[in-house]
Amino acid sequence: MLARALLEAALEKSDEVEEKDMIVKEDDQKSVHVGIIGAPNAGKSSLTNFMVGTKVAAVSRKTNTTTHEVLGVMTKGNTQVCFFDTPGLMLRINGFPGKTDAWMRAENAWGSVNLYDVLIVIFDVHRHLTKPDKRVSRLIAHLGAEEHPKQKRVLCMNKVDLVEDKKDLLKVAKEFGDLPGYKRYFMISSLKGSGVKDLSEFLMEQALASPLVFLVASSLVDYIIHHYYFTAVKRPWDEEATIMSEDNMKNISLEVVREKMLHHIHQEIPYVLEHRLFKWKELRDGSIRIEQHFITQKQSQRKILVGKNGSKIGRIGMEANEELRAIFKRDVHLILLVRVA
Ligand SMILES: Nc1nc2c(ncn2[C@@H]2O[C@H](COP(=O)(O)OP(=O)(O)OP(=O)(O)O)[C@@H](O)[C@H]2O)c(=O)[nH]1
Repeated sequence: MLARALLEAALEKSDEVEEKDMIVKEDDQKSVHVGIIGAPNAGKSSLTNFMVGTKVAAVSRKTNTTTHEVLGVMTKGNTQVCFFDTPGLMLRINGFPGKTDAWMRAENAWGSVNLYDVLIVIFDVHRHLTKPDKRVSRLIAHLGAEEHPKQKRVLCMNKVDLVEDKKDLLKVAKEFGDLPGYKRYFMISSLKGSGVKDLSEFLMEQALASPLVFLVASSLVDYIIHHYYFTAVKRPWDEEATIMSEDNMKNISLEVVREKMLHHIHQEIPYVLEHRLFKWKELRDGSIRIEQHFITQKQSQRKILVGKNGSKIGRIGMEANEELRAIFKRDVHLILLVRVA
């Protein structure tokens, strides 16, 4: 379902791809950098994927699937919106024992969180209504509820499609509605897409610098702050972000296969599996040959993953192949092998 929604979104955006390919002079280019932060499973990857219209991060029903920072780019006309995931940051907020790799990653991510022009704080509103989610208030407290001089913060209440009585949403809106640092609130469903258009329009507007800020600046300090903000948002496109590097493509290929695997294999197997890219080759006709290996601990796990006469792994491979072809816009020959360690 989700894969189809993503594909449809990708196809729907094919006109925008043409737009993206148009040459926009550097003077006319605008961009805005958006960080997305939230507890595991809040829907950060789904939201990024929905907006960008293609797969940038693995999405699954299991938590902590985002293991590294992923960048997605949405380009419309002369405006580019770059999305940054903030993996591991919640670890820092919740506290964790020892200075692990995860801790280091979280510290690095924390260092950059204030650099985004917009910070989206996202949470699962359905979960919050079922059982108040302390992680949300802890996250807000950690970020500081007061207004940030250079960053616009927005609160996204995600998964509204799961809330049966929409009146319940008002309760949550009331609970978080008075935070001075959050000028905008969005009720969204990253899965169904409701509310996402408004959010995406808001983000696009942030890239448009308004000369009015100079007129309303009432003091020198105010002027400097606004001027800083003005120049910060009026920056040309991030060229690197628009190029899909081979490393990016390799990551995407692993993530798409992993997502399909998680969709088809529901036991503990995904967690004891090793999954690697074994070979990557661009062929003369422009197509890509990708070989990935799954390494299981036991023969019995291998059997489940392969399925009767290879039916499971075959299905995973076919679905992933189709999606990768749509994302890379070229032929893909995906080979999946399952071995026992
Ligand atoms: N019903 C519903 N499900 C959603 C929505 N957004 C995300 N999900 C589901 O919630 C689960 C987690 O979504 P992700 O996008 O992977 O969440 P995440 O915040 O990136 O998770 P981590 O990578 O673990 O930090 C997936 O099964 C999604 O399909 C939504 O708006 N509605």
